[in-house]
Amino acid sequence: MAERALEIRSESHTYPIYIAAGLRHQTADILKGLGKSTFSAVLIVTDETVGPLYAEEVAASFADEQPLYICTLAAGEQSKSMETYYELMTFALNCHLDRNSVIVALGGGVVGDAAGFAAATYMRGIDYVQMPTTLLAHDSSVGGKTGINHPLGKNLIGAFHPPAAVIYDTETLYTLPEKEWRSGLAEVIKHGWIQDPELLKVIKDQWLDLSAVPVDVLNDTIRQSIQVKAEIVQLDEREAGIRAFLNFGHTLGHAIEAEAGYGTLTHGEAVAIGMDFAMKLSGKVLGSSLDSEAYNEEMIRLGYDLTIPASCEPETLLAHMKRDKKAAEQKVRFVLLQEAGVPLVRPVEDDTILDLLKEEMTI
Ligand SMILES: NC(=O)c1ccc[n+]([C@@H]2O[C@H](COP(=O)([O-])OP(=O)(O)OC[C@H]3O[C@@H](n4cnc5c(N)ncnc54)[C@H](O)[C@@H]3O)[C@@H](O)[C@H]2O)c1
Ligand SMILES: O=C(O)C(=O)C[C@@H](O)[C@H](O)[C@H](O)COP(=O)(O)O
Ligand SMILES: [Zn+2]
Repeated sequence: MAERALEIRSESHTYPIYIAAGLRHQTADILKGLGKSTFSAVLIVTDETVGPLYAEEVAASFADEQPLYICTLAAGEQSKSMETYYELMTFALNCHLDRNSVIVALGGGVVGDAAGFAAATYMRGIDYVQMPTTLLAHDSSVGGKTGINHPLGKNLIGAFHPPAAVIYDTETLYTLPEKEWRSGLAEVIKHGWIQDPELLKVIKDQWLDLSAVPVDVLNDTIRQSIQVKAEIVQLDEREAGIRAFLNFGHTLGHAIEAEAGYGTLTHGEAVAIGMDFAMKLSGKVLGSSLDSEAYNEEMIRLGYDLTIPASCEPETLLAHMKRDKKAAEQKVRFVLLQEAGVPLVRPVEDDTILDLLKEEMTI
C-alpha cells in the first residue's frame, strides 16, 4: 500500500495526500484503504489531453467491482464555465451516480476545480478524489477550494469541499510541456515568498532545467510546498483570515487572466506578474525593502515574462480587483510582504494601484 506523505485536518474530515511516482496504478487500492464501504459508482473526470494519456490506466486499477465512467472535458481554462459545469452534472445524472458514488478528478487545476465543484453540488455533495497531473495542481488539489469562473471574474462561483484524498502520481508530470512546469512553479515560488524562503533556494539550486527535474527533487519540492499550504488551510480553511496569504500575486493575477481572456496566459504566468506587482506595492505602501531586482533576475532565468499584457487597461484591471473575493466595501485588499516570509493583507487606495499600474505599463 502507498505511504501517506501528508495528512490534512479539515473541518469535516482528515484526508491523506499520497505523493509518489506510479500511484495511478494503485488508485482503486488507495480508495479501498480510505475506510469507506465500496463506492456505488466511479466517475473519472479528465480532459482531452490527460484522458488519452492516463485515464485507462487509472480505470484499469479498478476490477469491475462497480460501474465506472469517464467524462472528458475540453482541455484548458475555458472548461471552468457554467456550460461545462452543466454538462458535467448531466453526465453524472445519466450515469445514475448516487450519494455513495465518487468522482475522481484526473488532471490539472481546471479539472480539479470543475470536478470538485460538481462533487460539492451533486445531490448536495458527494465524495471526490483529487489526482493532480500538473505541477500547479500541487496547490489546487489541497485545501478544498473548488469552483468555476464568471466572465466578470475568476472563481466567483464555487464551494469549499475538501477531497476524500489526494493521489499525486508525479510520474505523470513528465508529459507536461515546459510552459506548464513554469506555470506550476509560480505557486511553489509563492509558497516560498509567503512562508518558506528555503523553497526559493531549492528552486535556485536544484531546478536548473525546468522540465527535467529528477523525480526525487520533484517529490521533495512538492511535499515542501504542499506543507506550506497545509499549515495555512488547517488553521483557516474558510479564509476568515490568514488563508488570504495564499492569494499573494492573485489580486492582479486573476484580474489579468479575466481581462486578457481566460487561457490567454496560464494561471501561473499571471500570478508571477501579480507577485512582482505586489512586491513593488509592498515597497510603496509598507516601505518594505524586498529585493525585487533579485526576484526579476531569477524569474527571467526561469523564463517568465513579467510584463502586464498591453491589451489590459489599468482602469479595467482595477475594476476586476474590486470584485476580488478579498475586497471589502469597494476597497481592494492586497497581500503584501513586510519581508520574505512575512505576509500581511492591507487595503490599498485606488490611486496608489492605478499609479503603479501606469508606471509598470509606462502609460
Ligand atoms: N482550488 C485551488 O486552490 C486552486 C489553486 C491554484 C490554482 N487553481 C486553479 O487551477 C487552474 C490551473 O490549473 P493548471 O495549471 O493545472 O491548468 P490545467 O488544468 O488547464 O492544465 C494545464 C494544461 O496541461 C494539460 N495537462 C495536464 N496534465 C498533463 C500531463 N500530465 N501531461 C500533459 N499535459 C497535461 C492540460 O490538458 C492543460 O492543457 C486555474 O483555473 C486556477 O485558478 C485552483
Ligand atoms: O487555496 C487558496 O486559498 C489560494 O488562494 C490558492 C491559489 O493559488 C488559488 O489560485 C485559489 O484558487 C485562489 O483562490 P480565490 O479564492 O482567490 O479564487
Ligand atoms: Zn493560484
